[in-house]
Amino acid sequence: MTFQPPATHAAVSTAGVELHYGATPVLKGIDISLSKGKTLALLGPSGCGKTTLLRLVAGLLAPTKGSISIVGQVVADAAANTFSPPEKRNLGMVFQDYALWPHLTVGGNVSFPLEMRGLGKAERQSRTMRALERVGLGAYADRRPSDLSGGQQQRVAIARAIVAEPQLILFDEPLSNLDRELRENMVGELAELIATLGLTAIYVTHDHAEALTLADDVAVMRDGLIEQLASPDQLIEKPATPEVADFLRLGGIADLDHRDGLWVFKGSDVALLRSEGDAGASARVLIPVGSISVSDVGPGRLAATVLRSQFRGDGHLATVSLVGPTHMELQVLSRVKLRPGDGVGLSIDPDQIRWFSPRVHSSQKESLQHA
Ligand SMILES: Nc1ncnc2c1ncn2[C@@H]1O[C@H](COP(=O)(O)OP(=O)(O)OP(=O)(O)O)[C@@H](O)[C@H]1O
Repeated sequence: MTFQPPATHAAVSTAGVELHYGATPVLKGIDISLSKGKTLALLGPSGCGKTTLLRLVAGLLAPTKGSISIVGQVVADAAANTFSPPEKRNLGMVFQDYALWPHLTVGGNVSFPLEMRGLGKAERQSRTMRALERVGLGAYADRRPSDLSGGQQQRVAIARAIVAEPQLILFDEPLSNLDRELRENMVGELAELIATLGLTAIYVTHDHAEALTLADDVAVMRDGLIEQLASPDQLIEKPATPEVADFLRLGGIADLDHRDGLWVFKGSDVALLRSEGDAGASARVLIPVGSISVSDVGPGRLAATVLRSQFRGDGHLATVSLVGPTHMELQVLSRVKLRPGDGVGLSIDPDQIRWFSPRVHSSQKESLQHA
């Protein structure tokens, strides 16, 4: 007899989920599947529907269409009129504003979900201390939340979310109230905590760096739809659309026309590449930051003017405007400091340019510098 592995279920899945407010569709058909022990980030600009999707998974909203399952159990199905409330979904939640009760001690806040479940005092105390120790706050149980820093308060909120060992944790922009330095430290800390505790998590953010750091998979959302769902590496390597590339700030997006054996920036005579056989075509491309090298103005290089520049830790990240094409800005990394108004020459590696449409084989193209 051959061994049959037990059927495995996604930790969370949604099928054709739509949410309408009156006649206005906010989510327009969402399909996600998240495996146990993985973190999914919902990333996108304000108003794209990230929080709405999280609230649907939490059971704070019911879908207008479609269904949601958690560990194989259908928790909402619009067609079958099925709906489990949040307390039946075995979830932990961490919000932007921490949502700690000021009148309770840190320990009282963390043990609250256990009280709701009717656990005895001794069990509550030992679980609360274990959760606080896991987030590095074992010594703070008797303090008030107001005595703690923002980062510590957020760790209390995380301890409260994990204390009942839920099957899924939902994070809604948990770091956005912290100042930049603390946020950057907390991202790494949170990623480590999620990995060490083996949590399954959905993490809402509008910060691409946070999503790419924390998540195993990232759903880039736009206007109520998932534009691309992929691992951070895949997103960076192969953004599906110009909008995804732009949102992840992977480089400059350019519209090109093919004329006389050259790909030129639309509306200009400035050529990016030589390429035969695409007569009359037009294309939209991503010019990644890493594909551009900066030097002095010179033959075979694109002329550009520096608009602004900022030190980034490993060099100066400058925004430059190409001379010729209107409104074509690119970001470049320079070892030397560039000043606004400086003229620079850019060389672009043609093999690193990503073509959204039409797909042009890279061997057909040649950098002008080498022409
Ligand atoms: N109760 C409501 N009634 C009507 N429209 C709503 C309601 N709640 C949210 N919306 C609309 O739904 C859309 C998605 O909102 P949602 O909060 O999910 O976006 P988001 O991507 O999380 O944005 P943000 O990052 O700003 O929180 C927005 O256009 C919002 O105005």
